[in-house]
Amino acid sequence: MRALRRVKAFAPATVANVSCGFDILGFAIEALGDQVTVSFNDEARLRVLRIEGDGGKLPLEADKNTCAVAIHAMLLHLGSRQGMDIILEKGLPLGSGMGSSAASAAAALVAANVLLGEPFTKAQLVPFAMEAERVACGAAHADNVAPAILGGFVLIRDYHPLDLVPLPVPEGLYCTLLHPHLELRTEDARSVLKQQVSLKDATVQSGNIAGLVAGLYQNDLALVSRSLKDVIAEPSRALLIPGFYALRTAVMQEGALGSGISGSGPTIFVMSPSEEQARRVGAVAEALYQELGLGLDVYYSAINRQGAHVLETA
Ligand SMILES: Nc1ncnc2c1ncn2[C@@H]1O[C@H](COP(=O)(O)OP(=O)(O)O)[C@@H](O)[C@H]1O
Ligand SMILES: N[C@@H](CCOP(=O)(O)O)C(=O)O
Repeated sequence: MRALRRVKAFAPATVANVSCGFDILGFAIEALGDQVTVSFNDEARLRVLRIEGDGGKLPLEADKNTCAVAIHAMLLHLGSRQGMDIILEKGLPLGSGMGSSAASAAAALVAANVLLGEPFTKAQLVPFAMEAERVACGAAHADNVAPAILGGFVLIRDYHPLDLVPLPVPEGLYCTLLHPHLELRTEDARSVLKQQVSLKDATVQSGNIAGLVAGLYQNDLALVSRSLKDVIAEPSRALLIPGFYALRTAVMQEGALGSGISGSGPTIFVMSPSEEQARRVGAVAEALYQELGLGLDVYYSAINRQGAHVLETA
């Protein structure tokens, strides 16, 4: 078989935390994502040749761009000095809370892995993508990169050693993503978090994460709905998102299952039992934001079950 010279891959946006699963739960969405093309070079180094769709904001330096940082971690593990060229087509808004840095790293890793003849399974790529998250936001959290690579819902049961648990996706579950027109850096949104949690809050949060996982397994959307609550990160972060609580009230009145901050925000995710319901929720949110005089982008999406995948090879 002829060796590959170039591989282009896609990785989806992700919703991390999913309310009660701070740093330990995330899911992938269908609506948008990043595309990365990787090819061999003879320079024995990684080069980010071009970035499209970022408005010139992202770094081309290989030690700063998450595509190159992730591939570097993978090559280091292999003990390889193979050079690669990278082209990033950014489909995700930056600092939105939809796993933008993770999507770049995930697509780059899947492309580079296929180019190298697939020395790694998809799950084995996750630690390399976590190194990219460390560079992007100062914390090697896996709740964006794991679902971006694997698709569906992924639980990070433990980080030491990394223990990933893919979870079932209930039928009909649909998501509305409400992206207010503002940029919130993950690093900043992490810095506002309290470093101590009370026993009472730890108990409430544990009940909800257990309930959410059980709800996914049992296809029980009422249980999913009761469990979409966050008493740890949301109270500090909600203050950074204009209209957060007003939006929650409005979408719950409209019949949503629940809502929360997507990752570190400012995007708000809303879960619904059908696409039709998700669209009604989006319309209500748009009207409310118009009343507040604020800009809002709305995305509708099923849960992405495939995760990062190859688009083209040459
Ligand atoms: N390919 C990339 N390389 C380097 N930084 C990136 C890349 N994509 C996004 N970023 C940046 O990483 C930082 C953290 O992003 P991220 O944690 O993904 O935030 P969010 O998910 O909220 O968009 C942001 O400042 C974003 O601009
Ligand atoms: N668990 C992280 C998730 C950050 O997600 P992002 O999409 O905002 O990068 C956190 O809550 O900080």
